[in-house]
Amino acid sequence: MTTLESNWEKTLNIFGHNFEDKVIFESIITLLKAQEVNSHELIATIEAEFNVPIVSEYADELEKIYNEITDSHIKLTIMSEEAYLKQHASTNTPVHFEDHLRPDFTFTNFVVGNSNRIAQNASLAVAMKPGAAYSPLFIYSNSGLGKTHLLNAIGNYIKEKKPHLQVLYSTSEQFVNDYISSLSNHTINDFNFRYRNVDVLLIDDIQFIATKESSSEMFFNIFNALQNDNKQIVISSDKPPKDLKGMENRLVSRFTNGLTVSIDTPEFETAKAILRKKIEIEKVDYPIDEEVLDFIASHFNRDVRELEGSLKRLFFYKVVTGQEYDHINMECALEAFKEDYHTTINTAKNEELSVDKIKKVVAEYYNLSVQQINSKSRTSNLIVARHIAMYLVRNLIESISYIQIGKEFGGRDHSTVMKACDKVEKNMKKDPNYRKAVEEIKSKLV
Ligand SMILES: Nc1ncnc2c1ncn2[C@@H]1O[C@H](COP(=O)(O)OP(=O)(O)OP(=O)(O)O)[C@@H](O)[C@H]1O
Repeated sequence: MTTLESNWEKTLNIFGHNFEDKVIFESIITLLKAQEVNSHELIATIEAEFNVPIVSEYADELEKIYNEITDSHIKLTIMSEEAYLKQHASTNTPVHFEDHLRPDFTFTNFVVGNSNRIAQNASLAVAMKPGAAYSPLFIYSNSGLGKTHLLNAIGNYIKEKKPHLQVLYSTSEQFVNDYISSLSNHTINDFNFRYRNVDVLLIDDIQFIATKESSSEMFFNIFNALQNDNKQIVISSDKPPKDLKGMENRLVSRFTNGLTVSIDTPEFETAKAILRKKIEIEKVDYPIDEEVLDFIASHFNRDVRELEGSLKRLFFYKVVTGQEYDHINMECALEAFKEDYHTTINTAKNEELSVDKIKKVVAEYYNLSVQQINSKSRTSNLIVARHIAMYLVRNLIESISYIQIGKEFGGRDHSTVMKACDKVEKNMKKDPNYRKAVEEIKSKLV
């Protein structure tokens, strides 16, 4: 406890001892907090503006007690916390505190494709004109698809273009921890000051705060204060606002008031472009075959974190095998991913819905044999059936790769499988009879 806090506590104790109305004392006067003191003034604050006139009636008495304890001649000023924070903000600018941004998560390092274009465009719009039109910007997606990267990119961009603006990045978990420790350390005003005096607040993984009642109340107040001052808020989450279980309705409705965008799993071309970008960032100085990038982009594409992890694994494998490979080819990649690759093969075989079953059902539907589906024959009816079978395998068997499907269909190349799947999707869009046939076959399988 500081000297000011202890003198103030003594002041309140003495005052309370002589004060008859215990209700007023305990429910209002004890809420007064001494904020700061200098040679001529002591500032005490109380939470709500409407309490100020009530406690001000006792200001003279409190001032007298404080001066007696400290042997001083100081004037006591009472104001609301809100007014104090505002005054503090205007007399203490510029205030600089850690922004917690990751400098490597920039727009330049973020690869844009169909899966994330809208989220990237919205983020850039916010970064160019913070606080203007889209606050809050709410970005949601599954894990590892670039939310944290975009939040940081917004912050880094604003810091570069408008260095006078105060940016703060925080996970909601950090927010809750900061709040709890500010309560136990009696530094709630510092906490408030820090979060309420930013121009751009970037809150990652908001879902964590949903069930934390008092933190969520505090977040609500900060959110409102920033919105009222036209400050920019960007929030990320693993689900859209309406699906945030446990989150108060009033917060959900505020989240939906701004702009909500989502990020999807990267499609093949974006996944490959991300791999190229990561290779460029890592400054890899040996060639990597195109086929290898195709392999990773089609096999480890659940999210970008998985893509990155696979690439790291490949680099590591190249390092440990020393001179054995002067560049990374498919042979090297298959060795590096041997374990995952076999796991996928086994998973596919163990599934109740197996590749063989899909082939059999498709073959029966078209009155063909499984051997014909696997064969090299390019008769048009066989090609149609083969493509549909490949498409269904890819869509119905979780985590099977294009490479693996190619192997299962008579040792075909993964790019043939990709083209086949693409063709089926396009045909389904433009030909209702074709779509009906695919759906009928599918209904026999699931
Ligand atoms: N489009 C992209 N271009 C380049 N890198 C990307 C892209 N999307 C994601 N990444 C990278 O993938 C990794 C994971 O991304 P990030 O941490 O932003 O995901 P997230 O959606 O916030 O995940 P979580 O929900 O688990 O927090 C990071 O290293 C990030 O740089």
